[in-house]
Amino acid sequence: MSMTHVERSGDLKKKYIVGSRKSQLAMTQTKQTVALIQEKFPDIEIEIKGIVTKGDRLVDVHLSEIGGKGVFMKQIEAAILAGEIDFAVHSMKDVPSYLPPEVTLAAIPKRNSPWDLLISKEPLASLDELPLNSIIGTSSVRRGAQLLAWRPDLQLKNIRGNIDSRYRKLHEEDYDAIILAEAGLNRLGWQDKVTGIRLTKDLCVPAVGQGALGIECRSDRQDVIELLKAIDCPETRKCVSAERVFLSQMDGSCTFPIGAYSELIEGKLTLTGLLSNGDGSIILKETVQNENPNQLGETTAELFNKQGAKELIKKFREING
Ligand SMILES: NCc1[nH]cc(CCC(=O)O)c1CC(=O)O
Repeated sequence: MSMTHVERSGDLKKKYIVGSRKSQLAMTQTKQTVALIQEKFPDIEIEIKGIVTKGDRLVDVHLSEIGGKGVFMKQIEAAILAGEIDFAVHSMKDVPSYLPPEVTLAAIPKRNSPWDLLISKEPLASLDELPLNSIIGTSSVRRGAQLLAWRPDLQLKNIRGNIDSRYRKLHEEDYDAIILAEAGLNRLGWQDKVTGIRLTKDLCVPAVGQGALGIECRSDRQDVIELLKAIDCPETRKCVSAERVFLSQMDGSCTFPIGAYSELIEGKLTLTGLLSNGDGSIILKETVQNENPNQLGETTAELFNKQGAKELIKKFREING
């Protein structure tokens, strides 16, 4: 007897509950993930349960004041651990580099675009046309530092809220351009509604995990792990693992300007890491190859440490609190 997914699903339960934040992006990517699973397991029912997190309720408070980026995940993780939900879909870039052993990322599906887009109020044919002293909406120190390294004249202005409200603020408030992740726009199906100029890794190294999703479940739930394995993309997992090892070796958080992007170049696992200070006047950027994701992340981190990465991070924290 052949071991197909359909036959193995005999061991699986009939119904699973996936938890999701209620934002449009979270719901959309959860639904898209459910559809992927159901392509493989048509007989299983998956119910989506909405969860309101602290980070969603306090939209106008800076994230650092309510516990950093992890706030979106903690409550969802608690629901997984309590058995209230069976699994949850996260944007990998919002997943901390350390996860407790009680949970696991059972699937990392094929990555969407890893790049950031510069979306300007007035259409631009190229980045060079961005007027002098333009006001750029971004709360990301990673995006801000790399933009300033390229164009020190640009004025950075904080912007928060979901993709929808940030796009609205571009037109209603005093911004010349904003930066958004292309993956989020793609997932919402806004490719045609919102056009921007793609910032590739020469200009703006993306956040660790950007464009990838991670599906989290309890480490002791073999049935859920089995289900999710069907939508895992081993290549994306390798690349994202290398990026996350690099991040964890640097410090493990992303409260300073850090980016990493890993891809296969002519079959070779390659990682570009980036570290900067707040105004982009210091940029450490290295590209390393190694077939082992852990070693790749570690050797890249060692290279950065030899160049004073730890001191750079420490200094950034002193200045930025
Ligand atoms: N920081 C919020 C966030 N988390 C995930 C995405 C979408 C992109 C992705 O999944 O990597 C976004 C929006 C953005 O950065 O513009």
